[in-house]
Amino acid sequence: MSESERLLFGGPLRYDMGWNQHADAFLELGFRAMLTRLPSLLASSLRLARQADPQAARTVLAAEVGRGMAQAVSLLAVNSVLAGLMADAPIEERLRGAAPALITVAVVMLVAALLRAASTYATGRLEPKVERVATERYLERAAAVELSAIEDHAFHKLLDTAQYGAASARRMISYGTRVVNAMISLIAAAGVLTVLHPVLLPLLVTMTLPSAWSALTLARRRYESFHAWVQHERAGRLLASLLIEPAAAPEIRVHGVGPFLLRHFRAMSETAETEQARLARLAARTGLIAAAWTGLATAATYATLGGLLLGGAMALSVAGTAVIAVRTGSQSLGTLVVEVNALHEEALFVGDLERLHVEAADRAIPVGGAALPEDPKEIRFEDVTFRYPGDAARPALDDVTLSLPLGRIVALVGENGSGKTTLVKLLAGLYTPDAGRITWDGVDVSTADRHALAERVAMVAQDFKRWPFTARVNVAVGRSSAPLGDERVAAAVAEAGAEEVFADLPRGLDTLLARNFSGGHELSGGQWQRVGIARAAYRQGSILIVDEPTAALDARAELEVFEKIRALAGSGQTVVLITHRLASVRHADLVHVLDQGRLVESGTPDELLAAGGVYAELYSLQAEQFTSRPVPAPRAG
Ligand SMILES: Nc1ncnc2c1ncn2[C@@H]1O[C@H](COP(=O)(O)OP(=O)(O)OP(=O)(O)O)[C@@H](O)[C@H]1O
Repeated sequence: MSESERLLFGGPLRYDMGWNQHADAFLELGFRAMLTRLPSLLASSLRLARQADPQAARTVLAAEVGRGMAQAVSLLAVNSVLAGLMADAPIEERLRGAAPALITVAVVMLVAALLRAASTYATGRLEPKVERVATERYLERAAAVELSAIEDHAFHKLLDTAQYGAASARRMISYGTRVVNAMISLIAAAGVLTVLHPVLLPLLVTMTLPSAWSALTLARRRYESFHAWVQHERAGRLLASLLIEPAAAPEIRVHGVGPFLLRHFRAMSETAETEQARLARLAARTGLIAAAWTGLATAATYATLGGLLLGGAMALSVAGTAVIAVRTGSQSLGTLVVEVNALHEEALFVGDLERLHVEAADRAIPVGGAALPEDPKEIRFEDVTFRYPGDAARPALDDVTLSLPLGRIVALVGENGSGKTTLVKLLAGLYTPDAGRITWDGVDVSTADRHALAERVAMVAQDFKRWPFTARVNVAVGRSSAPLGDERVAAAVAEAGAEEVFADLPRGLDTLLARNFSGGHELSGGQWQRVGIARAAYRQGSILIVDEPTAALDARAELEVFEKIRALAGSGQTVVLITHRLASVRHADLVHVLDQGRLVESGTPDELLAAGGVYAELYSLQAEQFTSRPVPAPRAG
């Protein structure tokens, strides 16, 4: 652990926030790598551009090639102008001789200006489209991966870094454009120089190499630093957002968490600043070395030209053109190096995005598969074991075999951490078993069409999403693929017994359920729970999974919700219910009791009470709370 990280994660601040540091394998970058990757970099810019807007891509390419060629023609025309002006003839004749070349220079400049305008317009059109296409692909892939990938910190880090790829893809377009332009004008200048005198070309290269080296070195350091610090950045952003998040606001104020978070935020920012300062120091040193090298090379170039002139090996007009060509050439080479390097740097980020695409494809929820039985009678867990990634001491589900008869109410009971939620997540297809299998009337779910499976399931998870949308959308999002139907919303609200919740809202179903937006409204925990149940009812899945549906409900509401749930089962829906309120389990057709990931009891509530096992023990513990003190009679009136 570095000094800065010790400071951050467990040093003088004394609190370990539990965010891991990580070491990344640095990419091997260098001149050679950059040059060999150039064609593929250009190809990938072109590919991105063509995907976004093929016509604009063609315009940019044609305009840039045209501009490069215009520079070559104008250089040759300048040479003719100089030769004409320095010819051994009367001045009028010399001017007349130079006139056609001068006109050529003017025409070429005009054409170049028009091409530049066309390229600027097309690039401007292209860039936002490229970013949008790349962002859409990123989001699409991210939304299609398995839940286990989203919960995997390594995949999450890739998601984090890859999000910069879309903006980089956008920037790659303009860098790519400038690279093409600089390459063509460099070829023109180099060609002219070689014709003038062979020694001029190596001198041109020597002059430009230092800036190439410096730009490349800086880019590599920036990229390496970014990768080493991305987790740190993320933690910093998280701290900043926690400080202003409404859900954290009460604790920040009552428990005084604000200064604590701020201290950590400051420590994080300071270590990030130290890194910035380190990069700046290195950049200054590299810049100085490069400038000294360039100065020496420039002096050598002009000394050589002077020597050639003095020795009579070169005419004055040729030397004049050579000076212009050397300047144009070194400018183009300088631009080329800087732009290739920038292109390369952006490509590394686009590379992260491409890595994400590959990884996301590997971890995507499979598409297609065997059909599930139309009207199954039973879902079975057979010797199912499931362990969350990490170093948990025991599996969350350990060799579980049980049956879920459909069209009934099945309750899952057990102490905290016994594996109930994990079991329903496997049932909903969110995870797949590490060992054993889950079958629907004998059809193994691992081979089944996962999309079709999800279509049948409606779920009210413990931490179901409180979408920052209107009340109506919060219900209808239960089946967002179907057109939003007001009647269906009303029916779902009635099924969940949530009419009062919605009637009390200032704008009814049109009320925005997000307090931190203007016109937004916040519901209480219990009211939200009704919304969650209405959402599941709206979904009309044949299997309804409810995980602690009444945890936030008052006694009257709880009774009502269980009534509604029973009614759903009465209409043929299967209800899988997780609850700690054992009185409510009395109406279940079947109860499975889990303990430390293992199935320990199964049966009807009466059978389990009679058996005197874990269920009976938990039941009597709860019952005792009500019977240990006599209940006072309600006051008359
Ligand atoms: N996403 C996760 N990643 C890693 N471990 C998890 C995850 N979710 C649950 N666990 C672990 O798996 C075990 C079973 O958890 P699960 O949520 O299934 O229990 P539960 O019976 O639903 O508990 P509760 O009654 O508290 O809701 C616990 O030890 C828990 O720490």
